[in-house]
Amino acid sequence: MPPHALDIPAFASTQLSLLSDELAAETASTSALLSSTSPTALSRAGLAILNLVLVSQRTGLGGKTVLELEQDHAVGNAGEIGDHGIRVGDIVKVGEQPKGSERKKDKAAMEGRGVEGVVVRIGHKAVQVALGKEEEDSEGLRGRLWIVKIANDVTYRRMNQTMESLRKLGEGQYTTLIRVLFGLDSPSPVSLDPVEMADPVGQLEFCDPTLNDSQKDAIRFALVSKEVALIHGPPGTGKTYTLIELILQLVKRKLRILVCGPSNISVDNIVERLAPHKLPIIRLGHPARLLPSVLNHSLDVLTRTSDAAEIVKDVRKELDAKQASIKKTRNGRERRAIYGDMKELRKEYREREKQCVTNLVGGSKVVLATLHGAGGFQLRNERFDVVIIDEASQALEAQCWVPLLSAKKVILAGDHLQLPPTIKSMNTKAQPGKAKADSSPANKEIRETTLEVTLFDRLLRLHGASIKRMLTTQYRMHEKIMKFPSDEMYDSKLIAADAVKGRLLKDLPYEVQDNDDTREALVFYDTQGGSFPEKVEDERSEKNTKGAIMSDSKSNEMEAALVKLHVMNLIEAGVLAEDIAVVTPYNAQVALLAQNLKEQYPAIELGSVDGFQGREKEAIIVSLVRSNPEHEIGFLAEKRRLNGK
Ligand SMILES: Nc1ncnc2c1ncn2[C@@H]1O[C@H](COP(=O)(O)OP(=O)(O)OP(=O)(O)O)[C@@H](O)[C@H]1O
Repeated sequence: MPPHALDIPAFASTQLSLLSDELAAETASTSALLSSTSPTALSRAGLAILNLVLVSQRTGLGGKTVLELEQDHAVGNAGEIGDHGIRVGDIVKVGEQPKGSERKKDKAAMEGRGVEGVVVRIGHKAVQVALGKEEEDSEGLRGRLWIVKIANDVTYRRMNQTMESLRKLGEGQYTTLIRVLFGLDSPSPVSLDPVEMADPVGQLEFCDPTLNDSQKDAIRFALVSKEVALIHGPPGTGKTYTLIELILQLVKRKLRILVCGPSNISVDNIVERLAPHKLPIIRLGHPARLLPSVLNHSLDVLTRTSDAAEIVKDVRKELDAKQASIKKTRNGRERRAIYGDMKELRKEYREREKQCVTNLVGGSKVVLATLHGAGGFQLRNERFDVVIIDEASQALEAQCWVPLLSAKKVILAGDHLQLPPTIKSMNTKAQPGKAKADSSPANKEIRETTLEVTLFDRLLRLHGASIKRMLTTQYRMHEKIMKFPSDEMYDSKLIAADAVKGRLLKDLPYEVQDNDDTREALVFYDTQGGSFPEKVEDERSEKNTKGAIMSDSKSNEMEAALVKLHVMNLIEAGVLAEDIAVVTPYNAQVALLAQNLKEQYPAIELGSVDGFQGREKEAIIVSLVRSNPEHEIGFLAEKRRLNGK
């Protein structure tokens, strides 16, 4: 084996162990909360909606049963649901609401009761939940109900299955791509010779004439690479923009492509930009989780509306009729009979739907899904020439493998110099289950890996910069703002596009005064010294945990006051509140800023640095919080945290 080759079974075992720690950390917090907290407290924490009644149900997209729940009028809130933190797309359990007195006794029983589903619509008075495939109907949901948000372990199940499959592969079953991605083979050498570029479609002609040179270069490179290509896109350099052209070029070459990203929004972003090009594309995924603008391309929607959907129409009608007839009968035996019929009909529906899905997916040149969505039944027998993963440096490596086990070529787009995916567990080093006891550098690397090491990082380390191309022109920041990330992270290689390099707040397309705050691209407030002390909420938490929890513990009141002052100056000068964002690494500071600003300026966006990565605003105020005689800066020492806006 080449010296840097990784032992694949050991790698997969390590991932499995890291993932199980991570899932445990994630569920521990939610389930501890669920079992120890009363429904009222859960509702107050925004995790549950109480006092609901079932008012109707229908067959929704994909043959799923959709329950409509309303506030029980007997409770006396004038039918209003009230405040809560449940959003469309959340996974919830719908069940009978435990009564205060029997709560403890009921807890265990409740775990098994109720049905799971996804919130598809939520308003002031009603909430709709689409049940999962296994949860076929609402039989048993009577009386006063509640919905409660539950942890979503589906993504973990997929990652575990994938890593299990990888672990069990015999060496003879490794594809060329697998061999390259683990260093058993080197990537095939790439030549950008124009003659070689004269591929099936002839000389490379770009569909978009505005692409810049680094973007064109990255596209050429990704086209000719045989197994793997990395597109490194620093903030605002048009990573997605480049991927769109790349997809068009691949389609021109009659290749079939699977495009994935770690989150629904990352995938929808591409669907939205690809849609105007009128290619046959399909977006997999629960419609409740997709942006409204991409629904036309959703597989679930097309199984209702396209020509291919004719074969399921009759069955759906029959299902709806049965569902309506349940309401009319009070007789238990008749109801049971109807439920029995519906079960049969659903089976028939699913079989026909499967056929319809196969036709639709099979006819698509470009299929788009989240990484874990790519592991669904719809793609079980589908083969693609190229898999593209956007925001690859935000994805766990195990997640990337879901579409890669049977792939031939992968193109990863990302930026390993921005924050990696957020990890909750503390697993810096895993216990590799069956790792061989050899001490080669590669296997040492496996033993010392964490979930923060992404496939993008690992491949760069394994094969070096020759497998990557970097986009260098950014379209987001004034030159002066760009200078810090460029010098610190990107070897001073970033260039500001003409359109942004001198752009100032005073030049916004609406009336803004020209003053000290609006004609400077970058303003610093020095908060060193005794007057701006940071406040530590809980000293211990910093020592025991990292990331998000530690970040709960710091705030700085004087600095928050300064932020407010600057916001007021900007607004007085004419900058609109919705064009301003205030970000800070510490959650305690987010809370403090919210107290100071939210009421007066509701349109200002406040958030954590980690949550804002990749977003844009005209004016960004960063509140760094740390100020202490020891000059400690805690997790701000992570350079990637200061990069990316
Ligand atoms: N060649 C180009 N000419 C003009 N504008 C461009 C070009 N490339 C990208 N842009 C613009 O730059 C902005 C950023 O592009 P895009 O969203 O694709 O970047 P990104 O690298 O994916 O961003 P992020 O940093 O959020 O990952 C967009 O407004 C896009 O229209």
